[in-house]
Amino acid sequence: MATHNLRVVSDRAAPLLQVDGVSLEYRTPERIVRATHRVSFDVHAGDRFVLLGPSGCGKSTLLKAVAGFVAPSEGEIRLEGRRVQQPGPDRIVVFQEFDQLPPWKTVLQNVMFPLRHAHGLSRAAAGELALDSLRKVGLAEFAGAYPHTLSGGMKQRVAIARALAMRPKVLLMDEPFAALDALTRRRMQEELLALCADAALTLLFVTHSIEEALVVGSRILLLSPHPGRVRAELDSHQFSLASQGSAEFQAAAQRIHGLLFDTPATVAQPPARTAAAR
Ligand SMILES: Nc1ncnc2c1ncn2[C@@H]1O[C@H](COP(=O)(O)OP(=O)(O)OP(=O)(O)O)[C@@H](O)[C@H]1O
Repeated sequence: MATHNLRVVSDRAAPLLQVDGVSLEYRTPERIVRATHRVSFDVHAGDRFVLLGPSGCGKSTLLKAVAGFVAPSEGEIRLEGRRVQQPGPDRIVVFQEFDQLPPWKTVLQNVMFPLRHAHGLSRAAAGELALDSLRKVGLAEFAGAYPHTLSGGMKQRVAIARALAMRPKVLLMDEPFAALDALTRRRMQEELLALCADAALTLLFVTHSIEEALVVGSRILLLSPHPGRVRAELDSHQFSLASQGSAEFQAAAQRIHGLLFDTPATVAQPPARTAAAR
């Protein structure tokens, strides 16, 4: 039979997103600030990939580079094998700030806007898609409201709905729940996980909270303090909101804390880039 000749060379699909030896720098009039140093990781379709590290280790800058707002000084970022060189509707960012929605547009108009302008949809088609997206985040009945009448959590839901409606290949989130109170944050994490499962989203999520990384992420990349280098990559798909507080969850959080802040001698080497732990 012909199948005898088939040889498996890889048991995994090609990565959706590849960050390959990426160094990122800011040039100020006085000096060059190196934000990350030769960072590499692969994100596969369906991953909830978390960038975790202390303040200033370059997480946000990495996200901006994937979004196409910052060009690497070294290395390359590829989406489906093609080099990322500019922003595009295939990579939408949700930020932490509550003021990311133009205040003069209603909730519906906010979600419709990029559909009309980046995807070129008709008013009717954009309206339908926007409403569908608002339904997914439980805000359809606020379609006619203006952002200033919404709570922080509701504004973040609108920002997520706007991103979802664009059907990005990777949804980029920069500490999206950091400015919310603890209860709302927990609910938003829960909703995000449900959306990921429902819409088969691929997520690149930045946080400096170890607990949030374990809850949200299926994989976690640990970055060293400034400039960010890869410390380790962990498989964390077994944890969820339900496991928070369990002995296993606490042990994982402790281990991550050790990997992030211990002296380099105790730091585990990052696994091979083939992500053998999956
Ligand atoms: N526009 C800028 N100009 C110069 N330096 C910058 C600029 N933005 C960030 N940096 C520097 O780059 C480094 C990485 O910053 P970045 O915001 O990416 O870190 P971060 O890990 O996201 O931090 P945080 O968790 O505090 O948001 C820091 O040293 C920061 O001071």
